[in-house]
Amino acid sequence: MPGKQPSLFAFSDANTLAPALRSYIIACQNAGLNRHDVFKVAVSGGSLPKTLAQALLTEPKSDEDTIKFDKWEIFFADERAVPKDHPDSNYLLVKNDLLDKIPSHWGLPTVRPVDYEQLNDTQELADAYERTLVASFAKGDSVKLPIFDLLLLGAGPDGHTCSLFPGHPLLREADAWVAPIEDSPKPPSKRITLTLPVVTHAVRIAFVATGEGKKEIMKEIFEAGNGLPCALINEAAGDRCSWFTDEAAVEGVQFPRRGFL
Ligand SMILES: O=C(O)[C@H](O)[C@@H](O)[C@H](O)[C@H](O)COP(=O)(O)O
Repeated sequence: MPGKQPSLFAFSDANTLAPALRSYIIACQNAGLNRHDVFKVAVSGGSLPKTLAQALLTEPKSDEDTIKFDKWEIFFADERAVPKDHPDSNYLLVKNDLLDKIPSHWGLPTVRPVDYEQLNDTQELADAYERTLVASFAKGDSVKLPIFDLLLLGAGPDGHTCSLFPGHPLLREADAWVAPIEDSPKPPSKRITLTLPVVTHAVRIAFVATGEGKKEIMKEIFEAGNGLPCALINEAAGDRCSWFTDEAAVEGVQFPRRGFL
């Protein structure tokens, strides 16, 4: 892998991973607040929202340990073309696992879901979400790509992330910020996703991948690459990319682990 390498952190279990992920997120939050007084973060679905809840919903131990949710602007790295109260909706997942559990006296985040009026046309659903990003990031002559302060992503057992799947033509999308996909190999088939250039342009990208089921694909991502979406992000983002894993997910993976400070 050329250039600076991603950081691969391996924890014994979720109970040690969660506090480390929390301090990483707080560092990204504080950097974002210093830059522009808001923390712009996008999250994906899968098992991630549960891990986030474990990391973020504990009482702060000090001022430095505080999550300033009222300064957070939360976007969706991908979403399925289903109503917001459908069990497949990433919004519903994040809402149930995390958003609804934030004590209101902590301050509440601004949440940017997709436009659920556009579910019949995935191109329009993607375009409408791109307009939501444009309104927040001010796309124009000087802003060619949005710069998220942090992307919090999962990694699928085939090496996909967001709704960017291995070998899919969508990986070559160069202009759109948000794109539709109608043939997702992981159901449901109709979705929208941030595009690869948007993902790799973020200030920081954190993957969370745990459990033995991820072992084979972690080997492939870190040892061979093979053009897998997760590997393409590692290659493009280098040391802006961090992986929060457990021992079970990286057993036998030939890649240097970093100690988490
Ligand atoms: O909408 C989706 O399907 C997710 O955003 C997807 O990209 C997910 O993050 C990965 O499939 C990992 O999922 P797990 O964490 O459940 O393995």
